[in-house]
Amino acid sequence: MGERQLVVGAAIVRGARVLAARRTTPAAAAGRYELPGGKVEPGELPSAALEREIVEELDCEIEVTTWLAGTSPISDILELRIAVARLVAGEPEPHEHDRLIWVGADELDGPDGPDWMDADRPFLPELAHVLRAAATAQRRAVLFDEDDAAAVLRRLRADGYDAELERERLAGEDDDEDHPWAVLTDAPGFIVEMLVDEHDGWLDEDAGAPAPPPVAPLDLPTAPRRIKRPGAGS
Ligand SMILES: Nc1nc2c([nH]c(=O)n2[C@H]2C[C@H](O)[C@@H](COP(=O)(O)OP(=O)(O)OP(=O)(O)O)O2)c(=O)[nH]1
Repeated sequence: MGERQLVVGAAIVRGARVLAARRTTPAAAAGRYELPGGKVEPGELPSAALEREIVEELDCEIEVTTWLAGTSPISDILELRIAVARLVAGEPEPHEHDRLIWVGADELDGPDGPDWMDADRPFLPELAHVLRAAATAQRRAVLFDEDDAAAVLRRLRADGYDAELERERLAGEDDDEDHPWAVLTDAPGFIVEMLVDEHDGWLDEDAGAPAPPPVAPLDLPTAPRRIKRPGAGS
């Protein structure tokens, strides 16, 4: 049997979420989610094929960051590789899919998660890892005013950073008016600080703090330790 033709899919990561796209064809795949992309044409580089497919399917531009490990068989004649990518221009709009959703690490592979195409499933553990790493690298700018939040969001995106808006509940506050807005971003701290100064907000220093490293198993003695006391008999 000859080599399988390569299909490439893009794990487009923004904030700490990945874009999943719902297929409409063929009938057997309709309603199932994939990472948007398509077949690599003869003589084409996989990353160039992926960037081309994303313009065709989602009308936006991406840049490949890295490739996930391995390939996954789709059929006797097709195999799948997945690249992690970031948006560099435009907002994804579905032209061939009927639904786009942004999925976080915790929903990626759960019972409530997307009904992925079979060939995509082997990539999910590594993808969840990528999303968790993205979450810890994020900073949170907190703003009281929606317009300020929108302005910060626009500035960060215009400067090429990932930025996502979320509504933040202040601990201990119940009044809806007091719920500030948060912008999650991968921009460096000094940029975020400059923007929150300009827009009357603050940088949430605790956000994105890396999880503590796993505690190494203690080397516990398996038998009671004999304590040597001076003068105790030998
Ligand atoms: N793009 C993409 N295709 C996938 C994924 N998982 C998966 O099984 N497939 C399958 C579905 C299709 O059988 C095949 C890709 O076909 P396609 O129809 O998306 O590719 P294409 O746009 O280049 O197709 P064509 O109509 O031009 O031939 O790979 C995935 O995550 N992304």
